[in-house]
Amino acid sequence: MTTGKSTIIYTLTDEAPLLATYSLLPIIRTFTAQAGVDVVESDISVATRILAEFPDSLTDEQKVPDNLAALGQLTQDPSANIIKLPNISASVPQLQAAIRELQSRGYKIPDLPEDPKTDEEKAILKSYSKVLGSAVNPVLREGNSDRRAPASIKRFARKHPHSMGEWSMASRSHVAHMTHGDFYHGEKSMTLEAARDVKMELIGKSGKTTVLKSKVSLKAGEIIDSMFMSKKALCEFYETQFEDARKTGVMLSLHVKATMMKVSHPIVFGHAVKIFYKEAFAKHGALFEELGVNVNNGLVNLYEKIDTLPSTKKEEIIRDLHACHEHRPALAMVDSAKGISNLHAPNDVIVDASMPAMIRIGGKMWDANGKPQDTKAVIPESTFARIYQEVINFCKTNGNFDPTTMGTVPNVGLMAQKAEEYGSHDKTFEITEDGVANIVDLATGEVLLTQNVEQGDIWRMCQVKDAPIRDWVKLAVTRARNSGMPAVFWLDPYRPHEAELIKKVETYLKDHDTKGLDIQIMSQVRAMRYTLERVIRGLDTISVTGNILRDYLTDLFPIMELGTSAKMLSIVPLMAGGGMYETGAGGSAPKHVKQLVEENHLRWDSLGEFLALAVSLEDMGIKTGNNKAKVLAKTLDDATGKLLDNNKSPSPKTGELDNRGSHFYLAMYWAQELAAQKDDAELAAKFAPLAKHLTENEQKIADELKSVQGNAVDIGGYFLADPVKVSAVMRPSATLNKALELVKG
Ligand SMILES: NC(=O)C1=CN([C@@H]2O[C@H](COP(=O)(O)OP(=O)(O)OC[C@H]3O[C@@H](n4cnc5c(N)ncnc54)[C@H](OP(=O)(O)O)[C@@H]3O)[C@@H](O)[C@H]2O)C=CC1
Ligand SMILES: O=C(O)CCC(=O)C(=O)O
Ligand SMILES: [Mg+2]
Repeated sequence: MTTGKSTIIYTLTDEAPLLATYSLLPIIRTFTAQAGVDVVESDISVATRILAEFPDSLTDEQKVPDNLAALGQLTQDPSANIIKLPNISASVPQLQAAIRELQSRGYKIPDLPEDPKTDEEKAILKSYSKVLGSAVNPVLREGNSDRRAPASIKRFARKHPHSMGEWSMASRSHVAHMTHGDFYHGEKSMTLEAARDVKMELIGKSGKTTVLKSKVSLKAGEIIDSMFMSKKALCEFYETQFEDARKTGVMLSLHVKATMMKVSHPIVFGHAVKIFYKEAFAKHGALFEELGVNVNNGLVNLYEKIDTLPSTKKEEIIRDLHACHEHRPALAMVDSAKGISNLHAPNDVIVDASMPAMIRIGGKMWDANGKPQDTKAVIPESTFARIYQEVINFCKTNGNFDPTTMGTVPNVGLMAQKAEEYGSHDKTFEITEDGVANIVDLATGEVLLTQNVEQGDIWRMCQVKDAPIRDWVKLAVTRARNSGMPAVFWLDPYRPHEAELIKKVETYLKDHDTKGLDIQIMSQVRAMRYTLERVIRGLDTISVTGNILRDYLTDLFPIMELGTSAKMLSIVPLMAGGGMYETGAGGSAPKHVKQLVEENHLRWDSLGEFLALAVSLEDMGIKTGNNKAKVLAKTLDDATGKLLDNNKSPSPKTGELDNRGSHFYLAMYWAQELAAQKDDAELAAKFAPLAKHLTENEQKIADELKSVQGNAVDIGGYFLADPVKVSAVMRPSATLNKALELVKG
């Protein structure tokens, strides 16, 4: 993909952010066009990514380009300027639903093969696996992560705090994680002195050698890890924890990241379902096997599969499933009204969002009666689960966080080039036979890292390259210098991978002027405690972390500090020189689509988009000498401030100002700021009529936007909504639409 110097790529994604884009993008373009900046769409929705995999199944009109691959290439271009909105990282049930929707709309794409046998089926599955789980972000994140709450947003949150639940000393909520046999336990790690090609192989007890990955090319200076999760230890852990919850009468919840960890965590999730419903699986296991039940995709898969059975058999199985509940603890619910529990689908319990939501409301989740209850939060992998227990301990002792006084915790995250666990899917395997799992040098046959594994264990290799580590250290020093905040590297010397990282961090810190800076290295739990002690004293601390903690902490702290991770500035300075601006630190908020379709109210907050656009324009202004772009950036920031001060953010309640209304106010304030500024007379003259018109018609437009709310709307699809229908729904104010035309020409 080649783009002009004055081009911003704006991604079209899924769910709430995509709906919001239909309203916001026409406004953005009205403004940027006057600075000669083109805002070009790139559709990377899950539906489009599916279609791009199967050109041969489509008619010429239906064919779509592989936009994600093109964007991936663009990240290597120093002039890249990409605004990336959150997208669905599809679980298997979501992928199946998207495929069904596309097929029903006349796209002759193949079904998702569940148990591929022929070469053709295997090839189809390979294509679909490119769309499965977190398939977008790892391709685009060719830089490390800089996520923070801008000072103006933090000030606003202090002045207008969101609600927080009460924490009690008597809370029974806690985190349960494994204490042996998990990835943390037996990890091995090394730094490569020279480049090598390696393979991953399993030497079975029977003597048979299976090559699981024939070649991974490693660069000099790269850190590699070999780690596994024991199936036996995991299942024992579940048994113990489920029984403990039952005996002590506390509710049970499960938290995984099956989207990012798309190979390992569905397996981890599936074992929980099988252990929870152990007796039903013991009785009907053979039939489930025959039916191809795969509870790695949640209980929903089992219900779907037994639907094909005669009703008496189906009812017997449902009775047996229900009977299991009698000697199991109560389960946390995702939707108690519909009876959807935590074990229903792995994409409903995504740990980075679900744990902070629980902590924010005082350590509670919802039970089957829709009542908040204390919970045993099961997060099997101990490596990072421990940070949540530390937060819980802290809240139990100190009470809930106070958004009016708490300090801020920005993050500098090691993320580039598929760093660490989040880049390990293609090197993760479920072991088929007891034996030895080796990473072997292809040229010399030398075994670099070895593990004794058993059938059912999950074995993986992680990588992190040297250049991203250097860049990460540099970014941390820069952020510490620019912000004046202390920076803490959350690194655990007892974990082999992090011990290797610490050596590099200590070396690369010497490349920088760190005089006067407070930079420390602490293990996760200590770092959390240290940071929280500062947080409650109103002090700010940069967390400098690896990829998983980047993900966890950039939901956790914003949700405590700002009420949502949507209000984060999320910059990815691309290592090749360009910039990617993610909008917020959260996801695509599926609940919001439901509300729009049922009640024509979109509560999605586009603040993340406003913040990202301002930094994207500013960067373009600086890099290309486009002064008008700089003026647009400055006035957009001021307009955003005004929008917050005047409380024009979307309300969650139908009938009140929503996403569309807040876009209107942004347009009005932005036009007013442009009309009033003195740096560019041409822009002032161009936007004065719009400012006047919108100001005069404020009430009329607000009324037009509000009057449509309350009734169900048709957007013509979920994964592939009809652009004409969505546009009509998202742009219901004729007065606003006409006003935007005033600036054209
Ligand atoms: N960068 C990316 O591309 C990311 C993608 N994802 C993907 O997003 C999907 C949903 O993930 P999930 O774990 O549910 O997390 P989300 O962050 O999407 O949603 C959790 C809750 O956060 C609140 N929220 C998030 N963003 C906004 C916003 N802009 N405005 C208002 N509220 C917001 C909403 O709360 P309320 O309903 O109370 O208003 C929402 O229900 C998944 O497919 C996941 O894989 C997840 C994270 C990042
Ligand atoms: O890509 C994904 O699936 C999620 C990304 C995410 O949660 C994050 O980066 O904060
Ligand atoms: Mg996240």
